[in-house]
Amino acid sequence: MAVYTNLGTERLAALIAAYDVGDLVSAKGIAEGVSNSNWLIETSGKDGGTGSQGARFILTMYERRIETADLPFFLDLLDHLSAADCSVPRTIHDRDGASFRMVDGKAVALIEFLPGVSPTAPSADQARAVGVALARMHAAAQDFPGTRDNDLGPGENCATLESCGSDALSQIDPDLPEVLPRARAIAQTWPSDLPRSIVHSDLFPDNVLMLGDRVSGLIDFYFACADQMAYDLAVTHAAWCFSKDGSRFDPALGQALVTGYESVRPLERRERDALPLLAEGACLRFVASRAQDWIETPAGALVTRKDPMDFVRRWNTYRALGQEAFA
Ligand SMILES: Nc1ncnc2c1ncn2[C@@H]1O[C@H](COP(=O)(O)OP(=O)(O)OP(=O)(O)O)[C@@H](O)[C@H]1O
Ligand SMILES: N[C@@H](CCO)C(=O)O
Repeated sequence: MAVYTNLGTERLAALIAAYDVGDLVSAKGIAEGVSNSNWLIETSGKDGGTGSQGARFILTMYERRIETADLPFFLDLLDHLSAADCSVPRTIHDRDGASFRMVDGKAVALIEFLPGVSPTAPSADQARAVGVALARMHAAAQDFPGTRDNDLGPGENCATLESCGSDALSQIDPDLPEVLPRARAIAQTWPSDLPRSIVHSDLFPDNVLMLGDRVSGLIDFYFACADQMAYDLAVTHAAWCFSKDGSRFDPALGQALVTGYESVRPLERRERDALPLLAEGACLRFVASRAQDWIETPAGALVTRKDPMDFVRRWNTYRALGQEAFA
């Protein structure tokens, strides 16, 4: 499920006519994703200036979480990274040059379609390629003129868990409230002086398109913000190097990811030293948002709730292994 809004054929055709991409040929709702409505659009002709083959696009209607005021940052970032040869989709601008339009009070954007599929059981070669792509993205974003604060830092994540409250957390899982004191400790000891850039901050396998071992697209930049680059590597490590439920850590994937990253951008000693804490902070980030979503999403809703315990298990592993998780 990820088409929340029914846009009739005539309205879609009128919307597509605002872009220099030819006429609407087909529009199919995309099942993946939970935040926004997405359609795969085919048109009769032009590629919207992307230079890509064929005339396929992703149309996104922003439904929740995303502030319209942040859209120029996200969409300009895609254009900046794409121009710097990162595998990132470009934004198609309409005939007036605008990167997004409003339909019934909701923002919509037309995005370059990139080929590829998201791995469900990544290999070490794929993890290495993602490390390379992440480091290239960090390097390319250094001179991006836009900026956006991270509104999901450890302080905010800790406050989110506190506001859920012990009782509600324990109804999700009896072990969940145990993370509250850990969360406070992380927020208090969080570093702030590590090298920064614009970071993706949600680079899960489902946000990476791959053709075999090659990264063909990094997508879903809607949590991107200015933050410490090693934190982004830690998020990606937590997202890629465990079984889905977090019960099994695969050190070979972790090594491949970090090796790939360092082949482009070697980590400073202090970044390496901070990785275990940053990885715990990454777990806190996803435990907090998943717990909040769990409480706010009715059990019978069409959207599948993500289990916060998947990231409590990862968190336990990082606490147990410390620096060894990054050896
Ligand atoms: N530029 C693109 N090229 C090709 N496919 C894309 C592109 N952008 C998105 N997709 C497809 O659409 C699906 C949904 O996109 P996305 O993950 O951005 O959904 P979302 O609801 O916005 O995000 P999320 O569920 O992560 O909050 C992806 O899994 C992918 O299959
Ligand atoms: N990638 C996140 C969702 C976006 O915050 C998760 O798996 O919890």
